[in-house]
Amino acid sequence: MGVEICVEGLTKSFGHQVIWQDVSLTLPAGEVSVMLGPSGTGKSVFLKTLVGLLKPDRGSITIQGRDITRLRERDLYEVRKLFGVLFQDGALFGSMNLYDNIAFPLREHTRKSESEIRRIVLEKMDMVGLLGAEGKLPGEISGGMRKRAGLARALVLDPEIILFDEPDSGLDPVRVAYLNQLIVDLNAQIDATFLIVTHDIASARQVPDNIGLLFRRELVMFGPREKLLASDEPVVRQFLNGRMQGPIGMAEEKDAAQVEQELAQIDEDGPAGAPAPRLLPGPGITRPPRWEAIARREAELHGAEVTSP
Ligand SMILES: Nc1ncnc2c1ncn2[C@@H]1O[C@H](COP(=O)(O)OP(=O)(O)OP(=O)(O)O)[C@@H](O)[C@H]1O
Repeated sequence: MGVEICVEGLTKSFGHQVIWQDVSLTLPAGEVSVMLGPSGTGKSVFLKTLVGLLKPDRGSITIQGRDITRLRERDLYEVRKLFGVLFQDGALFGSMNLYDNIAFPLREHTRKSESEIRRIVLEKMDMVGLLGAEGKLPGEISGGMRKRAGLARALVLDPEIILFDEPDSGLDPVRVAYLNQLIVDLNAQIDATFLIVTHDIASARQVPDNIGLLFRRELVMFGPREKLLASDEPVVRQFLNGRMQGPIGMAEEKDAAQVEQELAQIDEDGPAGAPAPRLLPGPGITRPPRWEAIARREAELHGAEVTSP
């Protein structure tokens, strides 16, 4: 069913450089959350801190009743088994074929037989649409296939939480659309808790239950997708509308007078329209109750028909 992650008062710095401070949020069990933010605001650092690869200066991360920031390395190793992580480039071993790459965590962390490993690897490869590519090397396949192979590898230990670090980076819009559908389908199938770091605003508008935004070393907002999409908060509006006008500049921070002028311009443009429709699990995917409820809400919001899976 996925597990909840409760983050409270989290602060991380490297030397004198504060990356973000006092971050508090709850990733609800089984839901999809997206973390947005301009480049360099520490989104990847946040993911690495959640999985225990980086230690925060202050604050707590509670998973299944335990604050993982205080665990010893041995106990942390156990907690890490709850996580599957999809790194930006898929992080595959270049010299291993896809089958061996995907089998790797099972061979490292379990005592399963090779026949059991085979069953699991082929099942996950099927889930991400890679059956038949077992013998390929990472260098022989496209970026989109490498992401899907990384995803299959993140799935083999049946994680309760999956962290995606910019799953869409380097992909063309069609592949991004396929990957988004895959993420939504997977969430309906395995019901794990998902956190996705992305720059892709279209994905952020369609895929998650919840959206968070990191900016100027703070978590500006975290909450339900619809709430963020309808927000008047200038940073949130600028980011979700992908505009140049607003507090976020090329060098991340702008002159206050310029911001005022640009915000007045945005207000003249009027409020944003109805939120983008939520991406639903594709045909053939059995929708658990959570997704049935989302489909009904979406149908009411957008006047669409509720189609049975
Ligand atoms: N191990 C480290 N030691 C020192 N500084 C680090 C370390 N890891 C990250 N940083 C710094 O932390 C800041 C945030 O980096 P991070 O990669 O998390 O940003 P990001 O929001 O994911 O950026 P992007 O969207 O461009 O990928 C950067 O200034 C980076 O240089």
